[in-house]
Amino acid sequence: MSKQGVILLNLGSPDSTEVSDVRKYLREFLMDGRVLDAPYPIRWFLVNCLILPTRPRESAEAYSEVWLDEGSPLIVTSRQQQAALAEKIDIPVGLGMRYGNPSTPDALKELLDQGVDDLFIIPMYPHYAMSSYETAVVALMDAAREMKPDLKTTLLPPFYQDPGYIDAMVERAMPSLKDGDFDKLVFSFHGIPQRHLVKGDPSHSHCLTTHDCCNTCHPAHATCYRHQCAMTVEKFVAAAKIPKDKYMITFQSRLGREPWLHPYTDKALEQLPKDGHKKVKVMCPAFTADCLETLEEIAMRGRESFLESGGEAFEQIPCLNELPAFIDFLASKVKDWQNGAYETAHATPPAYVAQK
Ligand SMILES: C=CC1=C(C)c2cc3[nH]c(cc4nc(cc5[nH]c(cc1n2)c(C)c5CCC(=O)O)C(CCC(=O)O)=C4C)c(C)c3C=C
Ligand SMILES: [Fe+2]
Ligand SMILES: [Fe+2]
Repeated sequence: MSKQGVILLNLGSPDSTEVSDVRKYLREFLMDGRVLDAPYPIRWFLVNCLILPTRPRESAEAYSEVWLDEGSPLIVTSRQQQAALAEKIDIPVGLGMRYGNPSTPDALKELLDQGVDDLFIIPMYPHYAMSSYETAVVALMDAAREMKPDLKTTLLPPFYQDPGYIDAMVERAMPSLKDGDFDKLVFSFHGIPQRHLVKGDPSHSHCLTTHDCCNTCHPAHATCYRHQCAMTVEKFVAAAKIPKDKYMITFQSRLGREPWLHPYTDKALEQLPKDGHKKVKVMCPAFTADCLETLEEIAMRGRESFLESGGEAFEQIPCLNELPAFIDFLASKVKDWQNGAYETAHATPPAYVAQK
């Protein structure tokens, strides 16, 4: 008789706002070849000689702005999501972070110690990116291979257009949107370098080869972050009945000099008031839990620059966090798995983006 378990995967935070802890976290994060994908010696130089001398101090200050008594918002909320899901299902639920703690190997070990030998993996990312979903899954699989090579694993595919996820987002946003008192609803997604889209295209012939590639049906969309973000928005605005002229998609949090997906959120928030859009609401659908990037970058710095540029009203809509509709959605995915919906088709991430 096999014993089932679930693991939630997310990105992770530093252990504290001490510069030394932030440096340790950023080193682990940025030395990940799926995040900074330059060859190892170049990555080592970039991280150790250009980024780590200054960024940890700046990031530590940013973390201090949002840190809670219980710790990082991302970790605190992830723990709440874990507990809420565990209440809904009668099997163990673990929580593993790709960087920092609780680490993915530690979370897996805890589940294995409870006798789990059949694991459902839920990356808490609605969209596929090499630097988020894929690296989280690879870290889990690597740990599983070390600790229990015969572990049965099933992977939840990216849920960017799943009606349960879209409905939960609509429920989350409706109290803020229903009076229609806004000029623009900005969907701000975490950005990635444009190059990552091209690299993640298994056909090597679709992503970014035409200006509207993401609207042209293609198998590459199974791993196309930009397409998946656009689909989330398409489904959301249809469900929430938001007219075409009242929303836009932007990409935030870029790092470095190469081009990332655009339009860029920071530039858009400066430009919108100048174009007469004085009242905005902002949603961040790539994040299932509020974190540094939503609470500090958007709700604090984004708000400030929008208002300084002539904006009059700025409202940030919270992430799904522990919204019951979202937890119910996760529980329904667990049920689907238990009913055999996922087979083994998604048990391993695509090998073509394997990165050392
Ligand atoms: C939602 C999915 C995410 C993708 C895709 C992603 C790509 C990506 N991120 C960086 C660099 C940084 N991101 C940082 C924070 C951060 N990123 C995500 C999610 C995605 N990142 C989250 C949830 C968080 C918040 C973590 C928290 O503790 O709250 C940071 C650290 C903070 C900082 O110094 O700004 C960096 C650095 C790159 C380079 C990248 C794609 C290549
Ligand atoms: Fe990030
Ligand atoms: Fe695309």
